[in-house]
Formats: sequence, structure tokens, C-alpha cells
Amino acid sequence: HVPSDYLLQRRQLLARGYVTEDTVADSYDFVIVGGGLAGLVLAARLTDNLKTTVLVLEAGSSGEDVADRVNTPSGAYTASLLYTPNDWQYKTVPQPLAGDRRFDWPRGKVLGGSSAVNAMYLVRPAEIEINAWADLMKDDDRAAASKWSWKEFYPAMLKTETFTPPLDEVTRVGNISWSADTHGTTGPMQVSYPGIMMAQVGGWAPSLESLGLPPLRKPNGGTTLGSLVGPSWINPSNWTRSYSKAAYLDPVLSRSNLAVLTSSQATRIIFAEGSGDLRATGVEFASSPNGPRKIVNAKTEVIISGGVVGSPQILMHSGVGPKNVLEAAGVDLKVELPGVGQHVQDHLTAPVVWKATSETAGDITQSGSDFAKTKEFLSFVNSATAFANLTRLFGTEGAAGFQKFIADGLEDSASKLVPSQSKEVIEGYKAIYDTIANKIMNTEVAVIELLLALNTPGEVGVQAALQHPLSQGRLYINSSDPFEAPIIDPQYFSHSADLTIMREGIKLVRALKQTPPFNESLGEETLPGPDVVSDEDVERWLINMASTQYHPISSCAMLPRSKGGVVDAKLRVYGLANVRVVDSSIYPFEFASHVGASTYGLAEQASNIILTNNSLPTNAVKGLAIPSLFTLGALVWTTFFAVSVGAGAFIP
Ligand SMILES: Cc1cc2nc3c(=O)[nH]c(=O)nc-3n(C[C@H](O)[C@H](O)[C@H](O)COP(=O)(O)OP(=O)(O)OC[C@H]3O[C@@H](n4cnc5c(N)ncnc54)[C@H](O)[C@@H]3O)c2cc1C
Repeated sequence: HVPSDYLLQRRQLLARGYVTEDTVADSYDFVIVGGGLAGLVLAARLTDNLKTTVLVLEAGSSGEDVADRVNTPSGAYTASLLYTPNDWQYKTVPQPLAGDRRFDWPRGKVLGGSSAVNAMYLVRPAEIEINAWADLMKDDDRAAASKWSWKEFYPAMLKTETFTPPLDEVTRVGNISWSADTHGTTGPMQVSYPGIMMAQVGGWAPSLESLGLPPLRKPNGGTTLGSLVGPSWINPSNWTRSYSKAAYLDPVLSRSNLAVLTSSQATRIIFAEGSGDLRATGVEFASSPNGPRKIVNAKTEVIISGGVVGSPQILMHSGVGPKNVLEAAGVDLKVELPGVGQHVQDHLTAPVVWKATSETAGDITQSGSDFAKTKEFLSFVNSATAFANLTRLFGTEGAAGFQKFIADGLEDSASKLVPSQSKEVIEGYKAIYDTIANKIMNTEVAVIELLLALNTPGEVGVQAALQHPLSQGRLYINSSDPFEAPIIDPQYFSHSADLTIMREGIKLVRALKQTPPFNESLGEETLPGPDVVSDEDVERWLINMASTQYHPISSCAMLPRSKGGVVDAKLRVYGLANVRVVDSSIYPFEFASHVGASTYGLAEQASNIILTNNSLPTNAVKGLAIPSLFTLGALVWTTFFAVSVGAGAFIP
């Protein structure tokens, strides 16, 4: 039993970092727009040095009132924050080549951002993909580009993690191959496996091996081709979600140099008058569309971490973006940057569903049994996946022919499919397309991901998700009101290869029905179902059924300016002297992975770049530095109470 006044003191201690509109200071060294996955990594790292002041401006709430829903891993499916006020609830415009449907684009609107609502899969990209990203920038700035090479980026991804192996029983039941070698040991993010494992998962690795995708012996270590029952962002000390707020922010909230202002949306960046690259002097914000606009000054830099929708949106409302878009929206143009909001790519996915022959996690949840209420059960998340390349889908000759067909189609696609007249954006489309066609598709890199889902009562589902889309879309503002959501048009299936690859992915998934032992879990197929047989049937079905895997990226792409880039290799926005974008919007193309793991690494690497560029001390030690006796005291307090309560939810 812990006396309530102790808990109260702990809350007050942790709450020190929160400020209100009345208590926010006039200026900070750095203003971070967006307290999401990336923004909170930056907040922690930039305040390691107590002399540097940082304000995080977050449009959503702190999430304290919904902590239970955030912290329960299985809540990702059953009681999550999706479709609540803590979700931006974006929707695309109707997609003409995807059944004229509008797609939901959920994004977390809460401290932690989408890391508070995501499905917790930790899947890193392959070495070839990361190096291909660095290659896109090396002609502009070889030294800066090398920060995004596997050699330098992989350690940044490891730095975020503390890995705990799965329990023996979980390893046995799930037939899990894991390796501690490919994980960090001292980082803030807790990486582990659920407290229980469903029996169906045990059949995954052997069946996928029979289909030519053997289990990865070093998952997340540079190649993704094969199968894995992977790790998730789970804190095994209490079976809660590990995410950027719990891992990076809460332990440092007591720092006197860190301030967090929630429920405050940045509406535009304020610039000094002048010629040459514009200098940001601060950020305007408001708590509601009609609320008063206030300004906080930034002495050193403004860092935009609003995510794939929020970051291009605020740039455009600040006058930085495509001229025609800003003119139509009634926003004064300050810097013409045609790539803002362009190059949008996403992972599409579709499920094959069978009736289950044995109890699923969804059945257990529905039963409401005592077991269903245990923390161990509630920590269960899907994590069995597999990755297949073109050769696995089409055979050796077929893959070579398909890849050549794609590569040969570059000019034709660039002349028809780019949603912009800008020469630079078209060059960017070509650079991205060329990378996918000639550096990804002709290698061992995956183009399809398979994902096992056991969270629906009575059903077993396996998704086929497109990993390297050739379709590129855009998002743009059509009003000068920053509280109006941007128009999102990903142009799904605009390149026909995307549909062909997904079709072959669905065929591969269906082959599981003939493949023991996993097929013992599968009854009659209910989706696409027995009427969907021919290639044409499957394609028609996909057009009406595909949904997003929630991995949109690239709306502020890191590319040369001549190729419609928005940021350079140091993440600086072109044409601005002291503004960077640090979040998932900067990847120039999709990786065969989930976006979160690389984005933690991106934010770690960005912190080092920002500190170095500003001649501030970088964090040489792995993990979070402990800068003062006061903070040490705070950590001792919080650890003591967390351990006493037996619920160390917030302690990494
Ligand atoms: C439902 C779902 C499931 C997912 N599952 C997985 C998964 O299992 N594994 C994985 O790796 N990835 C997954 N992802 C993707 C991953 O979570 C995101 O790609 C990642 O969180 C992006 O990080 P970010 O920092 O770019 O943006 P976010 O984490 O979205 O953060 C952006 C933040 O900026 C704030 N913001 C935006 N605009 C403003 C403004 N103008 N002023 C102030 N604040 C603003 C937002 O409220 C938000 O807090 C999933 C995503 C979703 C939505």
C-alpha cells in the first residue's frame, strides 16, 4: 500500500515540466512543434544539457486522463484512442483507383503522438534501404548524408532501446527466434514480447519456411527477408506500452530547462524580415480556432515534429510551400518550396481471413474471463510477420521481367502520374522511382509484408501489405485557417505495379491454407472468399478492400532542392536559416518495415546533428544523461514509488 500523499507528490514532481498559456516563458532556445514520437525524443536529448531551454508545443492533451487506454498493449485493438478526440481522424479524399473510397488516416493527437496509438510492432528497415536513402543525398553533402547510412544510422536505432528477451514459455509456444545482438541495452524504449503467447503463432515460422521464407536468425539486424515473431514496444516489468512519452519525456519532466505546453496548436512560424534564408524568430499558437493567437520566441531554432500531416501543414501556413497552393489558400508566399506536401507514399494492406479452428486472442477478450483481465493477457499484441521479395512472388525469371518493366516505365510514369507541374517535384518523383526500381526491387529487399492477426473473435487473419509503393500523392492546404485539416490525396494505385504486387501477396497468403502446421488453425476462408478466384477477381477485390497500414511518409522529403526536396541532409528546411523538420515526413521513400523504429533512430540522430551544429555538448553516454542532483532525486522518487506500486509504467 502506498499512501496517497506520496503519489500526489510524485505526480506534482513529474508535472513540473508542464506549463500553461499563462506560465509559458517568452522565449526558449528551441521550440519543438509536436510532442509526438520524434518530438519527445528531441525534447529529452536537447535538454540533457541544463543550459539549453526547450519548449514542446503539442496540439493534443497530455494523455494523463486516458493513461489506462494508452498503456494496455492490446488496447491497440480493443480500447485504443483511435476515433476519439486524441486522434486527428484525418480522411483522404475519395481515391478513384481504389473504389472511390475515402481512407481513414488516424494520427495520435496526444503527447507521444502516434506512438501512443500504434500497434507496437518493432520492425526496422533493411541495410540496403537505409543506404539507398543516404545515397539520394550524397551528391549534395557527402558528410551529412553519411549520417543516414546503415553504418551510422543503425547505432542510432539501437541507442533508443533496452531489450528484454521473451519468457521461456512464450519463446516455446510462439516458436520465436530472437537475438539480443541486434538490440540496444541501455536506451529509454522498452523492447520485449507479450506476457503470453497464442498457440497459433507457433505454426507461423515452420509454415513460412515451407513457403520459402525461413525465420530470421538476427531479426532487425539489417535484412528483413524471411519470417519473424518480432519484438514489440512493451515494458515487461508491468506489461505496459513503451512509447515516447513514457520512455523519453516522463523521466525528464522535472528538468527546469524543459517546458511542455499541451492543447496548443502551432498555427505558423514567425520570421524576421530580411533577405536570403529567412530566420524564424518564434511560433504562433492557439488553443482553439477562435482562441487568441499567442507567440513564443525561439532564440536558436524552431524544430517541426508535427508528423506526416502536421509538418507540411504548418510549413504551408507559414508561407513555405508550393506557390500555386499557397495562392489558392490565401497564404502569403515567403519561400517557394514546391515539394512541401508532395511525394506522399503509404503502405496499403489487405487481409485474407479464415474461420478459426481454435480459440483466438479475440475470443479470450470477448469471454471476459479472469484470464482475459490479467496484465499478461492484456499485453498480447500481434507480432508475427514475414517479408517476401519479388523473386518469392514471381519466381526468378518473372521477377527480373517485372523489375525491368517497372524500370523501363520511369519516364512514362513521371510524365503522367505526378500530382504537380513543378520540374523539381517531377525530378524527385523520378529519383524515388529509380531508387525503388533499381536499388530495391532487384535485390533481396522485400516488397510485401505478411502479418498475422488473432485479435478478432472466431477469425484468423493474415494481411498482405505493399512495402515499396510506386504511387505517389500529395497533401495540401485549401484554406488559410490552420485549424482546417489539409486535403490528403495519396493517389493510391496510381501506379499499376502496386496492385499487381499486392495481388501476388494475397496469393502467397492464401498458400498458407495448404501449408502445415499453421493451416491447422485455419478453417473456411471468409475473405476474399470462394468467389474471388482469378487474378482479375483478386485485383477487383483489392481495389475495394485495401486499407492503409498507417505508414504514410515523405510529405517533407529529404531530397536535393532540385528534386523537390523540403529538407537537406541536416534536416534543415531549404530557404530557412534555423528551421528543421524531424519526423516521419522526411523519409524520401517507404522502407519494408514499420515507420516507428526508424523514426526513433532518426530523432536520436537528429538530436546529435542539432547539438553539434549549435556547438552544444552531445550526449556521449548511451541512454538518457542525468544532468543534476535534482533530477537524480526525481528519478529516485519516481522509481521508488513505481516499484512500490508495482506499476513502473513510466520508468524506462
Ligand atoms: C493506428 C496506427 C498504428 C501504427 N502501428 C505501428 C506499429 O505497429 N509500428 C510502427 O513502427 N509504426 C506504427 N505506426 C506508425 C508510427 O506510429 C508513426 O509513423 C510515428 O508515430 C510517426 O512519428 P512522428 O513523430 O512522425 O509523428 P507523430 O508520432 O504522429 O507525432 C506528431 C505530433 O505532432 C502533433 N502536432 C501535429 N501538428 C501540430 C501542430 N500544428 N501544433 C502542435 N502539435 C502538432 C500531433 O498531435 C502529434 O502529437 C502506426 C500508426 C498508427 C496511426
